[in-house]
Amino acid sequence: MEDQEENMGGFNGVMEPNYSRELDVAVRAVQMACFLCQKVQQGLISKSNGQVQSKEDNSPVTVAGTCSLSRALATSCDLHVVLGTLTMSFGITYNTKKEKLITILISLAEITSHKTDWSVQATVSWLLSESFGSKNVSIVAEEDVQSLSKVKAADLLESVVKTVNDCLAEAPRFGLQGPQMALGTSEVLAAISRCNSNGGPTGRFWALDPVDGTLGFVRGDQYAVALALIEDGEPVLGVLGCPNYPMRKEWLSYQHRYHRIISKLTPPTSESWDKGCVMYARRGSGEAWMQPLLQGHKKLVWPNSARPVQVSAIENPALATFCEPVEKSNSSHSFTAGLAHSVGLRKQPLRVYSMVKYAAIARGDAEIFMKFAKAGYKEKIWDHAAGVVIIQEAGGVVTDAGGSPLDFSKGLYLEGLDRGVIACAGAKLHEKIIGAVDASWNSSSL
Ligand SMILES: Nc1ncnc2c1ncn2[C@@H]1O[C@H](COP(=O)(O)OS(=O)(=O)O)[C@@H](OP(=O)(O)O)[C@H]1O
Ligand SMILES: [Mg+2]
Ligand SMILES: [Mg+2]
Ligand SMILES: [Mg+2]
Repeated sequence: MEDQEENMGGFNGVMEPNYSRELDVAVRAVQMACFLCQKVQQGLISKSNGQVQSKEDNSPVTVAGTCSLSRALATSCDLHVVLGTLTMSFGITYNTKKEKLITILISLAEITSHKTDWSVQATVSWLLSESFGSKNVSIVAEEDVQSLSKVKAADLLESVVKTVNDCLAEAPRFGLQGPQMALGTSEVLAAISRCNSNGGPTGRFWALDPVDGTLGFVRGDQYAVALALIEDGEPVLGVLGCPNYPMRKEWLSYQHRYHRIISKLTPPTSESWDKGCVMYARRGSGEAWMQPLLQGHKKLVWPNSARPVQVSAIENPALATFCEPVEKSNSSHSFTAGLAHSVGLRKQPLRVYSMVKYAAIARGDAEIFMKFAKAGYKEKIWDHAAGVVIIQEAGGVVTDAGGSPLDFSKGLYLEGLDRGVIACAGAKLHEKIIGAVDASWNSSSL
């Protein structure tokens, strides 16, 4: 962040007074959420094998086991390495059926990501309620509280309460007030259950994706914390925390080999690897901003500095980079490959987990983002709201494949979305992609 301006980007009267307090609190809350996620993620990939975090009972799914497993997942796609880790950590033998191993893998990843999801939801919900009063805060968020409240989830709940309190204890470093006493289980559950709004066309609500890009998070790769304020069906504020966003854009494309490669390319200390940012924008301001992430290991300072971000000026498809989901089950890679060919895109697609794709467009690190989910899949508002505001204010265009704006007024889903989501740095590229979708849609299998 060498070229960073020493200003508050949108605060201190630079921006219209509208929503300035909401934006200020939202940015700090997302910074804290990123801090929380980083602590969990560091545990996942730490060399200490996370022994200190072991659960007290002897159930096979210990946090320590999850740590070593996730480390294996983060650093290797080789099934034998993952199997080896399972053997050591859980006493599972090589004879265990592949299907069973896969079930175990999925459930371990789910435990870790759910713990983080709930912890972030509780933390953000608590911070918003403290700042604006719980009666005034309505939140739509990805995770519900039911499964965490079950008797069987007592250990998980205990771990969530600890994670939330550890994070809230750091609130003063982010210029916010934490609780006077550590929150109890019921307060944490109450904070999570306040995230029970269903959205809709009128009034004000927040849309929160506590961890977007779940697989990226578990693998130590890209993920995002996304918070948007939606007023009368329109997103008015967008805040996107990207804890692993690399300052060298080439590193975005390394995907799950990320850690291995980063460790070869950079000096070994994490301080010297300048990564992570929080981007934010207010609708209609014509400005989008980026703050560096306040790293937990450094002496934190607030107010934090910010610099404006802008979309790329590239209009020539041959020079443009397009990004898309990593998982082909989330978006058709073959359809976008056809589109890329027909509009003359020459570079390899940049496959990145999570709303970091929106951040990459807003920062000018890529020019096009496309997502075409399978027929029948309904896109959720929290997967897009924050990113849309930020790209638009950074100078870009986001619509569905019919050229209409995404509609955030219909509840939890982007109802009526025409085929897919297309975000571009500029109108010319956008028109070309829309035209190419129309030309090839009928012959596609989507
Ligand atoms: N089947 C299917 N089709 C389309 N989209 C789906 C599907 N399943 C999930 N999701 C949603 O996609 C969110 C992650 O999207 P990404 O663009 O980051 O995809 S990827 O992880 O890079 O593959 C992901 O968000 P998180 O759950 O927050 O990770 C989901 O909301
Ligand atoms: Mg998501
Ligand atoms: Mg999520
Ligand atoms: Mg999810």
